[in-house]
Amino acid sequence: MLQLTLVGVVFLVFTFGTIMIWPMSSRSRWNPSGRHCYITGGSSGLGLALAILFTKRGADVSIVARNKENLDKALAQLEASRVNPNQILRAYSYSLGTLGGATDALEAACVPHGGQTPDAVFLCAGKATPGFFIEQTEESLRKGMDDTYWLAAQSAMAASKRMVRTHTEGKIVFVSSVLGYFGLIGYSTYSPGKHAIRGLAETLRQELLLYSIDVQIYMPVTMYSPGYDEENKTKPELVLKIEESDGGLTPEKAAEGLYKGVQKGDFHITDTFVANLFRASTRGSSPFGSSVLKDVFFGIIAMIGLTMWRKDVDKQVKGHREAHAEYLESKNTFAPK
Ligand SMILES: NC(=O)C1=CN([C@@H]2O[C@H](COP(=O)(O)OP(=O)(O)OC[C@H]3O[C@@H](n4cnc5c(N)ncnc54)[C@H](OP(=O)(O)O)[C@@H]3O)[C@@H](O)[C@H]2O)C=CC1
Ligand SMILES: CCCCCCCCCCCCCCCC(=O)[C@@H](N)CO
Repeated sequence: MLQLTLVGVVFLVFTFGTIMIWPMSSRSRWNPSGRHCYITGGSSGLGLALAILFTKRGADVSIVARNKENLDKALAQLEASRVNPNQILRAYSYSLGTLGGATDALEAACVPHGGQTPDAVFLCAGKATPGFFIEQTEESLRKGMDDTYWLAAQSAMAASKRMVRTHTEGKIVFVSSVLGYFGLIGYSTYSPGKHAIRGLAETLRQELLLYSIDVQIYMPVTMYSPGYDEENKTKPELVLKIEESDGGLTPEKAAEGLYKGVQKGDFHITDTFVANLFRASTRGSSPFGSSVLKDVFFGIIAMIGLTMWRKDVDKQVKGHREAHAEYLESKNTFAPK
């Protein structure tokens, strides 16, 4: 009886696996050549690496960020990477945290394209400011959402409205983090916003089917970017030590992983073993990755591996109680300010 059930389960897994892999292999791959790619956060780290990658593949590229000097430097790098004289490469300085800012930036980027809406929008802008929860303020907690969710959501809304209005069957790619799948000590101002980005992407993946707009979301591990150096300035040592086990990526490697996932049409784009484990084990009703069998495998490894890892992290945190108490004491945390 048991053997029969096992044979049945294996048969089902293989049949479903084959059915679900079949259409993916024949799907045509997305090609940036000749398309207009709009990249928020395109002056640094992942966004810049992605902008260079698309430029090298013949795309028109618009990058948006606030700091003009960094934008100029980034644009010079794009110019140096152009592969034909007709490519339109531009940089725009806007603050993207409001719908007004996001809309103005997008409108400006459409001008050199005769008012046409970008074919693809990559929402890379974002920032982490790690620290202990009890050291946060009302403002810093709100800023955490500004620097993650609101940055992504306002540009997503501006882009969705414009794509629908202009009948553009475009693509919107969100950038969350593996911390959009789980929480880690020190990330109370960041992880919630990255989860929220996932929530928005899950909703829009379905809703924007109404307009044939593709929605995808990238879930990277650590990336050794300027943003990473910046966040390490406030990151508690213990957090740095714990997260070192994720084996980080250069922004260039991450941009390649994102690009491959976009080409394959994955909804959740994960390009590392660790991210695959979290994706497969927190999938819910999200579409499977390119292979159902692989996801079942990752799910099983995750059940065991991530449980062991989490227990070890909990232990490290508890082991830090005394040192942490001394730290709070030394900072006079609860003294009236
Ligand atoms: N680095 C990491 O370890 C990881 C990062 N991520 C996420 O990946 C994305 C890229 O990260 P990373 O490459 O490290 O980022 P960087 O900090 O290197 O670059 C961030 C970019 O976003 C822009 N930006 C930030 N705030 C705003 C704003 N309010 N309006 C307009 N532009 C803004 C910055 O320019 P300017 O400041 O001039 O506006 C810059 O171009 C982020 O969303 C980040 O949260 C996810 C996982 C790991
Ligand atoms: C067999 C099982 C092994 C499991 C190992 C799991 C290791 C996970 C480490 C946590 C990584 C946190 C990355 C944060 C990225 C990020 O978003 C910030 N840098 C903000 O920018």
